[in-house]
Amino acid sequence: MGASHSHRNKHCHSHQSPINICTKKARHDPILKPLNIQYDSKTSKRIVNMGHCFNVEFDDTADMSVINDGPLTGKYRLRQFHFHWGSTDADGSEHVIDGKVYPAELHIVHWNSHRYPTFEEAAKHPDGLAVIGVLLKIGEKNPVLQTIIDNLGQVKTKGKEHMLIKYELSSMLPKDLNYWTYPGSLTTEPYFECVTWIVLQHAIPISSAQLTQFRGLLCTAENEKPVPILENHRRVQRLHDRVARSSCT
Ligand SMILES: CCOC(=O)CCc1ccc(S(N)(=O)=O)cc1
Ligand SMILES: [Zn+2]
Repeated sequence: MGASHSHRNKHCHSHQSPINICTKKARHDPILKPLNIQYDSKTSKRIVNMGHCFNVEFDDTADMSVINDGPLTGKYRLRQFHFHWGSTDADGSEHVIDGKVYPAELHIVHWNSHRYPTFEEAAKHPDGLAVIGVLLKIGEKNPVLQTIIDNLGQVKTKGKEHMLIKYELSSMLPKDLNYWTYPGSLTTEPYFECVTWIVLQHAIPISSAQLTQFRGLLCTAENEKPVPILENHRRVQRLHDRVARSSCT
């Protein structure tokens, strides 16, 4: 095979997400800084049924809600958060930790406003997005999550949206912000390899009854035969030449 063709043999989709994180192999990298999260509740705008999940969207027209430090260079602007879940509590997370699957996972999506003019442009570059992944475990009812769940009735069918005023996203996060980080991709279409993944090492609780309400959302539009979004998590992908690093020993 001539050199000109060899590049075609290289994987051009080898940095896909999610992955199984082997915590023993995820070495502590002392260059990694603590994650700095500055969310302004005034930037929360609305909740939208996307069909395969629901997004809580934020005003990202300025650097009002941002993250920086951690594994990142410069500021990344908060755009939206969403969840992935399974058809039962036995499955649902996208990232897997030492082979352990969690019942759901929160993704908080940010884009590199330090280097790119828009989210769409940032999504074309390996340092374009930063997504914080938070694993959910079955536990006591989560009051911060309940505020979101109380609004799901208003966005039952695909395309519906409802206002969400002054949502305190920071109160949903664990106190312990230690994380694993690795270079990866969007876990749904268009699967662009543009994400610096920051997976928190501490899971947050959700009750089984709360999680059941996620499955009540419909992927169909108002005038169609109702089909629930029973699950929306991608299977784990091969690590290839990547290394996951830990923010702590
Ligand atoms: C440029 C258009 O790109 C998009 O709309 C991507 C939206 C999108 C954002 C985040 C994710 S996730 N599950 O990897 O956090 C998947 C897809
Ligand atoms: Zn996601």
